[in-house]
This record gives sequence, C-alpha cells and structure tokens, in this order.
Amino acid sequence: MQLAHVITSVIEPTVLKQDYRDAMARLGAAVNVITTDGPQGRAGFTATAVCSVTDEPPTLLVCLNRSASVYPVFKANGTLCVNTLSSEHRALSTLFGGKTTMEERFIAAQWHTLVTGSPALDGAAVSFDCRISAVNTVGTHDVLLCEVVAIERRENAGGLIYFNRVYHDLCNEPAEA
Ligand SMILES: NC(=O)C1=CN([C@@H]2O[C@H](COP(=O)(O)OP(=O)(O)OC[C@H]3O[C@@H](n4cnc5c(N)ncnc54)[C@H](O)[C@@H]3O)[C@@H](O)[C@H]2O)C=CC1
Ligand SMILES: Cc1cc2nc3c(=O)[nH]c(=O)nc-3n(C[C@H](O)[C@H](O)[C@H](O)COP(=O)(O)O)c2cc1C
Repeated sequence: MQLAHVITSVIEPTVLKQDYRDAMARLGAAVNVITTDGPQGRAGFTATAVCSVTDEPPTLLVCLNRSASVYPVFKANGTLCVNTLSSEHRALSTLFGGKTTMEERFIAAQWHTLVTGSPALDGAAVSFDCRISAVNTVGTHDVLLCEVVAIERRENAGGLIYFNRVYHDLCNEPAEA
C-alpha cells in the first residue's frame, strides 16, 4: 500500500504557502467572474473562492486579494455580481484572471444589468446580484460578505470546474441509471 504524503502542523503553523496551494489545488471549485460598476467605474476578476454563507438573509462570500488591481474599485462601489461560468466560458476565465485591461476583459462577452448595475454575464449558469454587507480582513485577502438582491438562472447550463490547476467541463445531463 502506498503511504500518503502527510504534512503536519501540530504546534507551530509550519505549513508552507506552496504546500497549502498544492493541497488547495485538489479542491475542485466552480469558476466565477465577479463584476462591479458604480462611482469608481467598472471592474471584474475571476474567483473560485466563493461560497454560500446563509439563506436568511441570502448571503454568499467572495475572497478578494487586496493586492489585485480591482480591489479599490470593488471596495468603493459596494456592490457586485457573481457570475458563475458555464462550460463555454473558459476563455473568459483566463481573461478575467489577471494581467489584462478592463476593456479587454469586458469586450469579450455580452452583459446586462439586474438591480445594482453590476454587469451580469449573458449566458452565465447563474448570476447573483449583491450588495456588500460586511468585510472581514484575513491575511492577504478581504472576505466580502454579499447579500443577494437578485438572481438570474440559466436552465440546463453546463458547469465549469477548476480542479488541479486545469479547467474541466461538467455536463448537465442526468446520469444513466
Ligand atoms: N483565492 C485566491 O486568491 C485564488 C487565487 N488564484 C490565483 O490564480 C493564479 C493561478 O492559480 P493556480 O494555477 O490555481 O495555482 P496556484 O498554485 O497559485 O493555486 C493553487 C490553489 O491554491 C489556492 N490559492 C492560490 N493562490 C491563493 C491565494 N493568494 N490565497 C488563497 N488561496 C490561494 C487556490 O485554491 C488555488 O486553486 C495564481 O496567481 C493564484 O494566486 C487562484 C485561485 C484562487
Ligand atoms: C481560476 C482562477 C481563480 C481565481 N480565484 C481568485 C479568488 O478567488 N480570489 C482572488 O482574489 N483572486 C483570484 N484569482 C486571481 C484574480 O482573478 C486576479 O488576481 C484578478 O483578475 C486581478 O488581476 P490583476 O491584478 O492583474 O487585475 C483567480 C484566478 C484564476 C485564474
């Protein structure tokens, strides 16, 4: 039997950043493009650090690195839209993943608005339009707690999953019995 590679941190927090990232790469996650528009202008970035917090009031969280170019825009606007990508949006994830201008990011797709004015992606698997209700700072990131004010769902959309540093399509068809 093959022994697992065990990385321990019993007394001191000795887990290295790279070991942590290598471990986190094993957690498959939905891919989202988070957008905002408001007094500070339009911005968007790719995020996998998104999860549900509570359904009363409907709230999700988004972790945003404070060193990202988009950070001040999201902080100032106070609203955002979480656009969960479907399988045909792989290229969009790369564009919004950094090192491109906002113009290049947004010109690559069609957008509309729901309630807050943040761009909602045409054809997204689901879009959650939100106002940022609280912010907690943890290390390099801000945890944005986002109260959902509108939802738009696309039935039968396939999913896009990021697992082991590679994108995977998730087909949305019932499994055979
Ligand atoms: N939560 C985040 O801020 C994430 C950032 N990224 C960024 O995207 C780029 C490409 O990432 P990968 O190809 O997946 O390789 P990677 O080795 O940088 O990341 C592997 C995994 O570690 C986690 N991770 C990466 N950077 C992190 C950070 N700064 N804080 C907390 N968790 C982090 C994520 O779960 C990611 O899937 C990198 O620049 C990475 O920093 C990617 C995923 C999540
Ligand atoms: C697959 C993927 C997932 C990412 N997830 C996150 C995330 O959850 N939080 C985050 O702050 N950055 C995340 N990033 C990095 C941001 O998308 C990137 O820093 C952002 O686009 C800002 O880049 P810029 O500073 O070049 O504008 C992710 C990148 C990729 C490719």
